Amino acid sequence: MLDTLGQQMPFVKMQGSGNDFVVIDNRDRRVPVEAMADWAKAVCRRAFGIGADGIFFLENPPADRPGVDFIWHFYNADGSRAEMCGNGSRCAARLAYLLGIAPARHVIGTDAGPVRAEVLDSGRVKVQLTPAKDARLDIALPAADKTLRAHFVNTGVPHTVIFVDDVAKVDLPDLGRTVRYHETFRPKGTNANFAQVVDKQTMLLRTYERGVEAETYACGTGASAAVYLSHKLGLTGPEVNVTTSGGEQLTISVDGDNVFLAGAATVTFTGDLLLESVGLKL
Ligand SMILES: N[C@@H](CCC[C@H](N)C(=O)O)C(=O)O
Repeated sequence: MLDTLGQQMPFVKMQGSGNDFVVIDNRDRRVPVEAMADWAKAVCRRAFGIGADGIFFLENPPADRPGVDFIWHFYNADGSRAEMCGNGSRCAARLAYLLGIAPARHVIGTDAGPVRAEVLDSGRVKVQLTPAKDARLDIALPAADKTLRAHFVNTGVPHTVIFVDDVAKVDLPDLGRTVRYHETFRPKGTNANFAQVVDKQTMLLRTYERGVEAETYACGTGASAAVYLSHKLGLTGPEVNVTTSGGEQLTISVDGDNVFLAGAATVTFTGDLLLESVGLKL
């Protein structure tokens, strides 16, 4: 019956700690790179498309990118391309393993650089992010009626972290947006993270994500940035369990500028996208 509904594209829906993604196996290059931003906007739009925080396309590595098992093209829900996504990379690793594209230990080619992944028996996936860079501590951020004490690091994508006494009390739509668009971080902008250190091994985190333009249930590179910076500030030890706003747990460990992120990566459903229904065609 659905054959009458025109062109279709198989997809996989996944989530890593509640950060949700549509995955397209694009090894046949059916979707050209130039069309991917439009695909992201149409497919990720909740209620009208499949709905997701982001979409990524898995492809075989080109000859000029040796040493990686596959590459991806990652896009946020608003159609912006992102250099990296921690939870997305864990989902990509799990799916690549399930599809036989890569062995349990492999390397993903991201725009930020190669990311090492290990798919664990439990269905959890551990990734080593690209080395933390551009760290800046104690940035004074003038906001409406106060000055925020912020810290910054790039863990594949840019992250600002503000430590607070109670994350539940943060007005994230307002404060997250203020930080995300603060002139200090122009032109690329930043993701905005609010972290509550519970003890040396435990943290609560909420993230306002660039490209989703809202709070997401989790952000892997954000959790990694928060732990990297809290460790640098002496607030936590080198390994921390981070509870994200969706209630899931990510485990982050830091060794110098090397940051490791581990957590569950789950296939939630598979399906066929009816391209015409979301305004797309091949
Ligand atoms: N949710 C991701 C980060 C995705 C990219 C980010 N929105 C950006 O554009 O910087 C993660 O888990 O790291």
